[in-house]
Formats: sequence, structure tokens, C-alpha cells
Amino acid sequence: ATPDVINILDRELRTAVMCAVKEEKCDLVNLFAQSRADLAIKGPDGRTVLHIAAQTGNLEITQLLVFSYKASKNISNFLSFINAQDDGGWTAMVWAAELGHTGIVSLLLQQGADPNICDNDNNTVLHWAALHNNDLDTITILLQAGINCNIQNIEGETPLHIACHHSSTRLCIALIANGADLLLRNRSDELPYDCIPNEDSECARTVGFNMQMRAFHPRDFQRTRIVCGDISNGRELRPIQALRNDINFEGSEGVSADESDQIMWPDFRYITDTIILQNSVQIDKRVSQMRICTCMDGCSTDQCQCTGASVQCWYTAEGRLCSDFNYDDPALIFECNDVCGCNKLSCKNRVVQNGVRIPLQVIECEDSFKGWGVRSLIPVPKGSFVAGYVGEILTDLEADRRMDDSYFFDLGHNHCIDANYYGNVSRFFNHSCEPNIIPVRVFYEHQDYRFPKIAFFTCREIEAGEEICFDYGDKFWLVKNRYFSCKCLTPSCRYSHKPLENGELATDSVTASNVGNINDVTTNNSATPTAVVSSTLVNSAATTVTMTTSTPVIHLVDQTQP
Ligand SMILES: C[S@@+](CC[C@H](N)C(=O)[O-])C[C@H]1O[C@@H](n2cnc3c(N)ncnc32)[C@H](O)[C@@H]1O
Repeated sequence: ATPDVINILDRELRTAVMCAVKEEKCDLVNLFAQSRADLAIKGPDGRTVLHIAAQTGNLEITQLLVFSYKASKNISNFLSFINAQDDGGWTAMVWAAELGHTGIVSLLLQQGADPNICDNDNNTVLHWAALHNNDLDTITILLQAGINCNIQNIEGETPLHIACHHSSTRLCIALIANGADLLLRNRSDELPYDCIPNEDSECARTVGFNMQMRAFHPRDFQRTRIVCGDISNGRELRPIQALRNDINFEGSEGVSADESDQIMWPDFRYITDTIILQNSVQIDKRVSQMRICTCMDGCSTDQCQCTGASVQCWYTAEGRLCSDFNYDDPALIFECNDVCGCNKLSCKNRVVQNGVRIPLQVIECEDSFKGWGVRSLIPVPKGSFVAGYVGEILTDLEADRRMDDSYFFDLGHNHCIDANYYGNVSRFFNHSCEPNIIPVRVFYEHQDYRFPKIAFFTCREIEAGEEICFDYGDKFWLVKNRYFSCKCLTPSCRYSHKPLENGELATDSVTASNVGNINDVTTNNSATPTAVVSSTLVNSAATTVTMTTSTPVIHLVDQTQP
């Protein structure tokens, strides 16, 4: 059979190989795999053959699938395959762990599966293993693989909370011995100890005893506290938690109650697409002005009108930027749109419009001056879409009237995006002189060149837990360096020198001419005597300076601008 025939879906969206895996017909699975059946296709509930094999618990079939896929694909495709998540965000490993199929969990870990991937409720495989396993085998191999046992789910619960709910003394000991934090609170403000049903139980005595021991080493473990379970209010596919470091907790060693209030959670409205509040901003959305395709082949060939507009299709089958994409001078990307004739599910030219897929977390930076930042919870390969920069589209005239320019992103053509009052997770991306993401201009709802979507893609591989940052550019820092220095702490930091003294600031003038391109830095000609020129979120960091001349409005520099 040709690959097209072998991959045909039945009415329930299953392929033949899915049925063979479900029925545990090893010979048939082998035959299909040899005949190049596509093992990565997602069937009912977003599950692949690997999810199904992990559910059934058939180790032989799981091995067969893993090794056939590995032999036919490169490593990054292979990792996407074993880490694929179904509609609930479950990987094959979660299915195996939940059902106690320890051999399969072990195989997947050996083959590089990521145990820290979170599902749609931010549970890791360890949460599920803790919830369902009476024996410790699966949990032991997960702990040996170095799983992070302090990830909090949407309710703020760690695996240790779950073990305490179940009064499982042995599980509590295993988790505590592997660094489980006894002082993380869930959203009901309960410590794991508070979740133990009976305070006279063996479990309560064990956990209580460990808490007493830890009290002598309060700084042994980095603690975080959930400020918000999901900053997107359910708007993103996965919840995005905001966490506070323990460094500024009230009552922490050397921290007074006043200091503990330093960084406020910002008051902004979470949106997933740019909005327009000004009448003067008019986007040309006429379909007659757009390129539209009618492809039947997944939009991966030169025939596609949309990819043609971008010169070529810049996306791989996995939805990443392809290896010849120029990260220093990114191309404009035209994705297929709603009026295209192609099939949205099989179209390879839709990535940014599918939204944020990578599990992200907003975290208070260790240096409180920087405020909040964003990190990824999983390793992210190069070329992956992370998030778009959304907010209010403003004319530069309106931007000049605004006091806080910390969340501006310049679009050129006298417009910018302000994510201060309305924004998404990307409003928290900090600057780094060694960035791991770059902005790319993408079009899909319209093709009005003045208003591209700004989409951030990884320009190198990102490790789990690494902060996600982009380069704000020279023009931002040329002005901001007068008030604060860069805290990116990278070896090649270009802006870490100290800001000038206040006295010098008072007489120093910042104009469009000494900061270069007027598109990147706009001056406010109304002679405002006082300006707040840094993030108003970071109360301690907001710098009020008295200026004798015009107030600069700084836009984060868009390096993709031609
Ligand atoms: C778009 S916001 C980034 C999110 C911000 N940290 C927050 O808490 O909302 C830009 C502001 O963050 C701070 N910031 C970002 N990167 C920084 C860096 N490398 N060094 C110092 N401050 C930084 C500056 O106050 C800057 O004006």
C-alpha cells in the first residue's frame, strides 16, 4: 500500500496502525511500521499510536513503535514523537505512569522522553503517578531520572501535597528525600502537611518531623509561591502560572514586611490578539487585497500562493522555522488564512495562528529591579513559535501621550503595540544581550503591511527552566541606559554600565536626533516636566526623573523591520 492509503482515517479518525496497536496485534503493527505508516498522526482525543500503546501497557509494541520511528527520523522529530501530548496535554509516559506500566515509563525515559512536561492542568507525570500508584516502582524511576518534584499544578499542588492527601508515608519519604519542598502552599494556602487527613497518623509524624529538620536549614531550597494559577484566565491552551520567589517573602531572613511588598502583580487585561481602541487606527482587511491559496497538498509545495508570498514555506512539518531561515534578517511570513481553500488541519503553513503551545511560567526575577520574567517549563528546539506580542495598536501620536513606555513594541509606519494595559504573556519577556527568541513579522488575518503580527520564535534551543528573552536593541538602551543598566548578566552584556547621576539627568536632553531612527524612538514635544521612564510595575524600580526638555518615548526595537 502507498503511504496515502495506509494512513487513511476511518470515521472515528483512527488509522489502521492505531487499530492494530489497540488490539495488541504486534505482527500487524510491525508490518505497518515497515510500510512507512505515519506513526505521528493524532487520532481520537489527540492521541498517537504511542499513547495507545502506553495505555494498553504492551511493552513489546511500544518498543517497536519507538525504535521504528527513531530509525526513520532525525532526533528532533523523534523527541517530538515521544513527547507528543494528546488533547488533555498527556504524553505517552503519563498514560503509562498513571496505569502503573513501569517498564514503558522506563523505556520512554531511556529514550529521552521529558518527565517535566505539564498537562493542561499543569500536572507532571509525577502528579499522576502519585495519585494512582500504590507501589513505588514508577515513582522511583521518575525520581532517579531527575524529575522536578516541585512543579505546582493549577491548584498549586505538588506531588507531595497529593501524597499527603493520601497519607502515603513511603511516597512522602521518597519525595522529601528527592528535594520535595515542604513549604510550598497550594491555592487554599495549605502546606503539604496540612493536607494529611489525620494528624496522629504515621504520615503526619513523618512529614512533621522532616519539617522540623528543615527548619534548621531554611535556605536549603528555593521556594516559590503562586501569585496566579493562570494569568490567561483560560484563554491559552495551557494555564500560565505566575510565581513569586521566596527571596522577598515577608518573614524571610533579612526581609522586612515593607520590602516583601516590592513587586506588585500588574493590573492588566489578558488578551490573545491585538486590539484597537483608537478610531484613527484602521487596518485594511479587504479579502480582495489578500493572497489566498486553494492547495490540496498541505501547502508544502511552491504552488501555494501564501507560501509564495513569503518566498517559500518557512515551516517544517513539525511547525518550526526551517534550517535555512535567516534569523539575522527574518523574512515576512504569510500564513494561510480563513478564506484559503486548504484544509486547516493538514495545512503546514499555519503556526502562529494556532497560539501558544509551549508551557510557560511567569516568574519574579531574582533581581527585583527586572520585575517579572518568563521561562519555559520544557526544553524547546530552535525555530519554535513561543508567543506573539499582543496589546493595543496605537498611533505614535497616542503613544507619545502615554506615561509608561515600558511595553511598547514599534511596528514602524508610525504605529506601535502597547502591552501595558492589555497584553499576553509576552509583555513579560525581558531583554537579554544573548537572546533566545527573535521577533518575526507574520500575516494571516489580513495582509496590511503596516500591521504585522509580531511572533517570537526561538533562535536557539532553550533549556527547561531557562528565562525567555529577546534583544530590545541599541536604540532602547541608548536612552534607557541613562536611567538604569541592563541586568541580563550574560558574558557579552553591552548595557551593564551604570546610569548617570540624577544631577546629570536633569540637564541632559534626549531627542530623536541623538537616538537615531525616529521610528524606534519618538519624542514627546509637549514639554512635560516629569516623566516615569521605567516599568511602573516594579514599584521600587520606577525612576522618576525631572527633565528640562522633551520626554522620550522608547519603543522596543523591532529588528525585523526592513
Ligand atoms: C516589556 S517589560 C518586561 C517585563 C517586566 N520585567 C515586568 O515586570 O513587567 C520591559 C521592562 O522590564 C525591565 N527589564 C527588562 N529587561 C531588563 C534587563 N535586561 N535589565 C534591566 N531591566 C530590564 C525594564 O524595566 C523594562 O523597561
